[in-house]
Amino acid sequence: MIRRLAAFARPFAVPLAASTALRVVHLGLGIGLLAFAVHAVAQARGGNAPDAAAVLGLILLLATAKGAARYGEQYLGHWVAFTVLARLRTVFFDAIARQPPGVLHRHRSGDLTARATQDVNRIEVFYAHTVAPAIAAAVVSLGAAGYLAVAAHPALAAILLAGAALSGLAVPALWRGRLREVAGRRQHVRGQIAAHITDTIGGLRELIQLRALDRRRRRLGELDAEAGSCTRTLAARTAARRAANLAVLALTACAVALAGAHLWRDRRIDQQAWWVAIAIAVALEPALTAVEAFASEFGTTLAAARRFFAIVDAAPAPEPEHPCPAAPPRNPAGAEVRLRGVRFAYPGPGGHAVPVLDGIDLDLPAGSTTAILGATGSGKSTLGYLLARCLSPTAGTITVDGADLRDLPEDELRRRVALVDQRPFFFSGTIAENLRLARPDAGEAELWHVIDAVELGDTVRALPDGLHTRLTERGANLSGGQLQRLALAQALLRRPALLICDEVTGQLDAATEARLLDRLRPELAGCTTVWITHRPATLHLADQVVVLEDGRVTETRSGRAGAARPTGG
Ligand SMILES: Nc1ncnc2c1ncn2[C@@H]1O[C@H](COP(=O)(O)OP(=O)(O)OP(=O)(O)O)[C@@H](O)[C@H]1O
Repeated sequence: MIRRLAAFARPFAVPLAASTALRVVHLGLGIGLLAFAVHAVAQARGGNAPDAAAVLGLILLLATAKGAARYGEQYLGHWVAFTVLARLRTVFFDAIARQPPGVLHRHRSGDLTARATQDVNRIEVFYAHTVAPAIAAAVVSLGAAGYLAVAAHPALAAILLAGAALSGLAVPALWRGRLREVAGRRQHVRGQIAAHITDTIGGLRELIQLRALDRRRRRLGELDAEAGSCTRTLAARTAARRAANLAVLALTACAVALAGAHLWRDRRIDQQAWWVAIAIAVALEPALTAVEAFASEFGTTLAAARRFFAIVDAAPAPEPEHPCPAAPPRNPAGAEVRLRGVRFAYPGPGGHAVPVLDGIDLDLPAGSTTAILGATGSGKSTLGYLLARCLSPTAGTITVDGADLRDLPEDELRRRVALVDQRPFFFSGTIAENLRLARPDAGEAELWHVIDAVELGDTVRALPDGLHTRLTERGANLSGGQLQRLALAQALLRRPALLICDEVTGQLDAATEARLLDRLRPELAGCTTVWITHRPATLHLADQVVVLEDGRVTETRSGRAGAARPTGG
């Protein structure tokens, strides 16, 4: 985990090294300042008072340099940390974008948001408060011990090093396991809290109807209590460790003072060296307490990193870079689509695959209209996802104009194939902004054209701001049927060669549906269309009707002529 986190900082090795060097300078100057002041006092006591102006001037200089080094260290460390965090969020975003539809449903959206925000923010500790303090503490401890060995006595250096090792290594290692487990649990519960609140806000209307708000509130209370209990345990253990660390540092200073006193009595060091040794032992504290501070946070940071990588690692590898050298030319009559032996299974619980489609053979001639029927759960929407390459078949092939669908470059694929989902999603923004997600350069006339084509013209014209009316979150200010038609308008704007409509007319009354299908006929010329439907009106529109049963095609018949011709299966 640490190696993986470190890999993200590799491009920033230079600023990170500079931040670490500045931290060493800052800590070294802190020790130097105290040692110098003590040395000056010791000299004065010995009747050899240094020039006060020179001492003050030097102290001022050292203190200014210390402040500047601190500023540089903090600036560079945080610059690296926040730049890497932005990169981590992009990696997370890309991983989510690669997930096939439905797979993300295993994670609640609130929990995913918590991973992309809270967890990623937590990882900041690793970049800004781990590497530089750890290296600086080691360098400064070694430097201080080296100075003591030369300027005072090697025995004092050995005591200082032993204290530093106990404080910087042994104490954090002793508590590590105990903190890590609780920190992991707390991050998990925090994710659940975020998911619980997101679900509650999303389903507020239903919860009020079901009179279930109290139960949700109670559950939130339970989760909060669990997170609070984790936090208390963490705080108690962290406090115990901090106390142990401070005790080690105080004992180290005492040990240096005692050993120094012996050495002075035996005239193996002079009094000034003894004082300076004590000052150095005391002044080392900030360097080592910083190690203790990041060690306290480290369990939470690793727990956050584990939750982050759980999503990143679950994403399928990016599409292989082997697109067709040149995508086949677009057929003006519409896409010619062929499915051969197509199978698909969803990943199920415990890693078991759940088979949904089983050996589908199907031809969709260019410009044809196919209606796909079947009982609920027979695999119709899944087939739609496969045709739009939102999912990839586990076996078999789908070709579009002779090219394997898997090999079409992403841009070309999205230009040619459009899917109107059963449950379309809209963003907060105006109707025009949502439509232009499909084609940013579309002019108002084109927007009105597709709005009229889906029989939404009267509705949108009646809105106070027409096309510029804001949709509230997820389009809650339009009806379900209006939203589905808006999604269809969005798809038409792309002028696809293959259009898959999943239950698009499901929420319309018969008259509106008939008008819509009539208006669509000329719009869909030059487009191969697949209607996933139960509605008889759509069947009249179809050139062929395909019936799915338990993931198999059990019947293919002509739509208009109604002539049944079994295909086997
Ligand atoms: N993300 C998923 N993970 C696991 N199983 C899934 C997932 N999505 C769908 N399924 C299962 O796959 C099967 C086919 O689902 P699909 O949505 O394709 O059916 P459908 O024919 O479109 O149903 P409906 O008419 O109700 O929309 C169902 O048993 C469903 O439970």
